[in-house]
Parts: sequence; C-alpha cells; structure tokens
Amino acid sequence: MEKIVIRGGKPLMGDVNISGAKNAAVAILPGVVLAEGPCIIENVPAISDIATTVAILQSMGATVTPITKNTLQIDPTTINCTDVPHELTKYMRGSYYFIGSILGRYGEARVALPGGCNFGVRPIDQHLKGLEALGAQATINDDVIHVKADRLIGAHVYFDIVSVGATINVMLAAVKAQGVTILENVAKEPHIVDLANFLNSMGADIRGAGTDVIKIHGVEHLGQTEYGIIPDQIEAGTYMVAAAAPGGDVLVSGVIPKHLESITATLQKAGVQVTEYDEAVRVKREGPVCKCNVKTLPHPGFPTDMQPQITALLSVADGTSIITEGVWDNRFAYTEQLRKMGADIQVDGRVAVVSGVPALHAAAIQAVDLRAGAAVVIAALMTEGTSEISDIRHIERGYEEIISKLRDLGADIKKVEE
Ligand SMILES: CC(=O)N[C@H]1[C@@H](OP(=O)(O)OP(=O)(O)OC[C@H]2O[C@@H](n3ccc(=O)[nH]c3=O)[C@H](O)[C@@H]2O)O[C@H](CO)[C@@H](O)[C@@H]1O
Ligand SMILES: C=C(OP(=O)(O)O)C(=O)O
Repeated sequence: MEKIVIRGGKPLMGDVNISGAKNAAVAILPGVVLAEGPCIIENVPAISDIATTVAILQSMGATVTPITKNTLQIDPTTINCTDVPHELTKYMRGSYYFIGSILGRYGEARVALPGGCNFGVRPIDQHLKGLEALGAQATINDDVIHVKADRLIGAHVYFDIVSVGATINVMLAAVKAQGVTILENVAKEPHIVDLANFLNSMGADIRGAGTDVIKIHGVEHLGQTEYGIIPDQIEAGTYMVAAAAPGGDVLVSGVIPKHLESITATLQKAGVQVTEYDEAVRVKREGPVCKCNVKTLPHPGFPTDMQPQITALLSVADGTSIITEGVWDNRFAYTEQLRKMGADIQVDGRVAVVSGVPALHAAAIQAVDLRAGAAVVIAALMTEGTSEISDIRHIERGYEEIISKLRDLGADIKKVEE
C-alpha cells in the first residue's frame, strides 16, 4: 500500500501548471463513442479516472492510441461491444456517461452502476427521467442499468434538481435524437460547456450550454474531431488553497480565471491575496487566515468539490467559520481526519462549524475520498511535523502528478510503499 508522507510548515513558492479537467474529460471520452471516425483529444489529464475510462473504451473494442502523455487518439469505429461491466464502472462516477453515449450511438446499452466518492446516496433518477423522455426504456437489474430505444425522439425535459451528471448523460443521448430536445434547469458547470463545445466540434447542434436551458437539434451523423479539454477548475482551486495554507506565493497557471471567480472571492474574504491574469492567478498569503462563511452551490456558486479544501484552510482561521454544504447530504465525513490533526470542527447535517485553532499538528490520516484527500494534503502542508496519508488511490483519481507539482513548489512530500 502506498502512502504520501509530508513534512509540513514550508511556504509554497513558484509556478504550478494546471492539467485538463477531470470532470470534462470523463464526459468527453465517452462522448467519442458517438463519432463515426477517430478523434484526437488533447489536454487529457493523466489520472486514474482516465485510465479507467480508457480501459472501458478498450473493453468495448475502441482503439485508443496515446500520442503524448496528455493526447489520445480514440477510434470508436472498432467498437464491437456495448456492455460495460461492474469491474470497470465501480472505480469512478463518470463511467455512467457511457449510458448516454452508447444509447445515442447504438440504441441500447448495459452499463453497471457507477462508483465514485461516497457522499451517501447518489441517485440517478434524473438521468433515467431524461433518457425515458427521449423514448428509451430504462431498467436496473442486478446493479446493471439497461437502456434501450428503437429510436430516440427529441423531447422537453425539466430536471427536478440541478444535476451535472443528468445534464451530461441526457445531452450525450439527445445529440442524435430525432428533432429538438430542450433541457431545462440544467447544470452550468464549465465541464457542461466543454462537453457541448466538443460535441459541436463533431457536428452536433447544441446551444445554451452554460445557461439554465440547453437546446439540442438532433443530427444524423457526428464526425471526427480534434479537441482540447479545458483546465481543471478544481485542481486549480486546490493549488490556490494549498498556496494560501502554509503561507506562500504561487502562480497557478494554465487556467481560465473566470471559472475560478467564486474560489478567488472566497480566498480574498479569508485574507488571501489573489491577482488575476489572462491565463493565471497569483495567490499570496502574508497575514492570518480570516474566518469566513462558505456555502457550496451549483455553478457559478462555490463548488462543492472545493469544500473539504477550504475547510482545511479555515481550520486555522482567526475565528469561527460556518461551512454549509448545498449539494450533497453527507460530505463532511472527512472532518474526522482533520480533527485527528487538532482541528475543532462540529458537524450537524449539512453544516460544519469550524472554530479556528492556532495550528494543526501532524498525524497519520486517511484520504477518505478524492477532495477529502486533497484537504488532508493541504492540512499536512500547514503542520510543522510529519504526516502520513493513507488510501491515496482516491487522490490519484483526480490529481495528475500531485507529488511532483507540490515538490516543485517547495513542499517536502514523497510517496512511499508501506
Ligand atoms: C464525475 C463528476 O462530474 N462528478 C461531479 C458531479 O457529480 P454528479 O453528477 O454525481 O452530481 P450531481 O450534480 O448529479 O448531483 C447534485 C445533486 O443532485 C442529486 N441528484 C443527482 C442526480 C439524480 O439523478 N438525482 C439526484 O437527486 C444528488 O444527490 C446531489 O444532491 O457533480 C457534483 C456536483 O458538482 C460534483 O461533486 C462531482 O465531482
Ligand atoms: C466527487 C468527485 O468526483 P466523482 O463524482 O467522480 O466521485 C470530485 O471530483 O470531487
């Protein structure tokens, strides 16, 4: 078993370059199934969720050729199987995007239920509601989702809840449906817009991505494309908080600052200096961390996927911060790990009361999920002693080369085999 060992207390200084967005890539790669020719996808993050996505494509018969570490050529014309088994879906949430794309292309898919971070129940009723509105029959038996349609027909879908996954899955199926699909109350995250841009580059006709309503004119054929994935909003935000945590001066580059606005504003409230450039943000902290209240919300609100990281930072603020989780029912389990490091955090349902302490202390801690893993890395960077982080496979789902990126910023961090 591998662990991350961090000797903290050193300020982070220098530049860090941000990788392609995990949550865009895990939707775009399944989207390639819809193409009638090979696609070249650039800026694909080298993370384990992508290794799993590639393994799913290969298990279906697609030909995946790495051109560089972050560029893949994917030829879906060799696909000969439309079933995705649980051995492959169980590692990640985005595996369920194969439901929409295989249904859109082949009219039938059998995809086992997805894995991903455990925040309590993660229902898929809105995905199925949207696919059924397009004319698909959907059933779940023995943990396998079976969707089938003789023909997908455009429809008007009003989502009862704003869901990233449902918006993406229904878009993936609707691009080839006959007629017009209107999706209302959709998610507006940057990766929704990126997926729409990618599908449009293949010949789809999607408008309105990034607003509450998406309109899709179905097309008969989607062709090959060459497309570059956007930078990862959450990886960028994580390095912004990491830079602020032990106090330092870091240029987070290769980003779209507009995507980071809610994170920038929150860090500024917490007393951190953030300067925006065209494709970079500079993060500097000299004074104390100031208490501040944070509520996570769908985009453009403060992202839930940054909630554990900001909580780690605020655990050493000069007062009490209230963190309200507005998306998930159960996303505070990781605070137990911060408490092991001396944090004073009381959780009541979707609210955490974080009473700042002067300093955290080193401990043996666990990455209980992906962003919880990032949070304990940030906490360890702030402490004077040596912390050991276990279950790092969760961190590797979503952070490309986190060890070398932090080491290049001056962190004392290494991966060790137990
Ligand atoms: C691979 C990926 O992109 N994962 C992200 C995606 O997850 P994911 O797509 O699973 O999250 P959703 O946006 O769907 O979930 C938002 C809320 O809607 C609820 N819901 C969702 C679907 C559904 O059919 N019914 C339902 O009730 C969920 O329980 C949750 O309370 O968006 C989340 C919210 O930004 C992020 O935390 C995850 O990192
Ligand atoms: C929750 C996350 O991912 P997933 O939905 O893939 O579990 C995340 O990226 O923070």
